[in-house]
Amino acid sequence: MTPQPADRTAEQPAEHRSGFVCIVGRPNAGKSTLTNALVGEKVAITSGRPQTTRHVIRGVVHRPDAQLVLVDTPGLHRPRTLLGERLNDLVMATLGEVDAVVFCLPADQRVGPGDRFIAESLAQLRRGGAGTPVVAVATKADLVGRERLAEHLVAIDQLGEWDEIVPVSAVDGFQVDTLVDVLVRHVPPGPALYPAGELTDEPEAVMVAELVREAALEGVRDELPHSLAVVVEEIVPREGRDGSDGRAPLLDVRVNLFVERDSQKGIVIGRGGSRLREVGTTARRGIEALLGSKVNLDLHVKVARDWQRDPKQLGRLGF
Ligand SMILES: Nc1nc2c(ncn2[C@@H]2O[C@H](COP(=O)(O)OP(=O)(O)OP(=O)(O)O)[C@@H](O)[C@H]2O)c(=O)[nH]1
Repeated sequence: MTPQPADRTAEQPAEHRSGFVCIVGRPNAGKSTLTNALVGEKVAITSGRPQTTRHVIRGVVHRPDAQLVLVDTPGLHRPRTLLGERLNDLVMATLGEVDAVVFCLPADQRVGPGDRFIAESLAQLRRGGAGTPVVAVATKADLVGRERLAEHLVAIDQLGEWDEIVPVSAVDGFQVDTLVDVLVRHVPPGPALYPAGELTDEPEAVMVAELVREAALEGVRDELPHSLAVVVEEIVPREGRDGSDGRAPLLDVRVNLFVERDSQKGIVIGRGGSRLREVGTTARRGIEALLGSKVNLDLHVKVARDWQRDPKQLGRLGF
């Protein structure tokens, strides 16, 4: 008797789906934390303060039946400075290219002008005929009671046209899988876009810059609200220290920190350079872990006056 192939229809996933998903929301809405919860591993550097995620960061959700490539945007906010306008251009450009949008609205805060601004941008996108599905997510659901959550969901419903509304907590995992299911339904059929195991395609330099920025802002965020830009000049192997002689390989990492005023330069550097040394030590540990190599970290603090308002400076700083 010829052996029959096993009937595998029951375990065969339905049509494979894949797509890019952009996560938007006002500063502090929980976008990075949600990205991490969806991906299941830490990919973006979160922070308790608004406007720290300046770069588009991707994580990949792998499932047997689907793959979602997450794009974590800079905080979409009402333009106050030229930097704000640039960021919003970037966000709008990103929105036009993705298969689905997740709009985060934190449950512990009422719907406000910032949310309305984003809702209006999404409505514009819809009117522009992009037809991109938008899933509104009530984030931080663990922070509020049922009644407040219900009230929040009603407010979200009244804010615009959403394909679905899902309450989620990235901290205790509530409905994170449900959100993945919903998103998978909204991306088109298609093959996996990234090989499994690849969690982020974030260029190393951007991660290095974020580590330095985080360390440099530690404890002085109030004095340096949005006035610190970090640019990685180079990451190069030290000559003669490539590991071939048995000694640990060494990388020279040169980083510039730009502030707007001399007084801010003083804050970053500290008395006799003490603070900058601490920043260097903290950041170096993170960078060594990230790059898997010993690192010589060279930090330079420079003043770029009013860089947030100057297009040329912005260009130089990579925005
Ligand atoms: N309790 C609770 N806290 C959360 C949750 N998600 C995020 N947070 C907290 O909210 C703060 C902001 O979260 P982020 O993920 O950094 O927010 P973001 O939208 O990426 O912020 P920006 O980078 O400023 O745009 C952090 O202190 C998080 O720990 C959640 O589901 N529950």
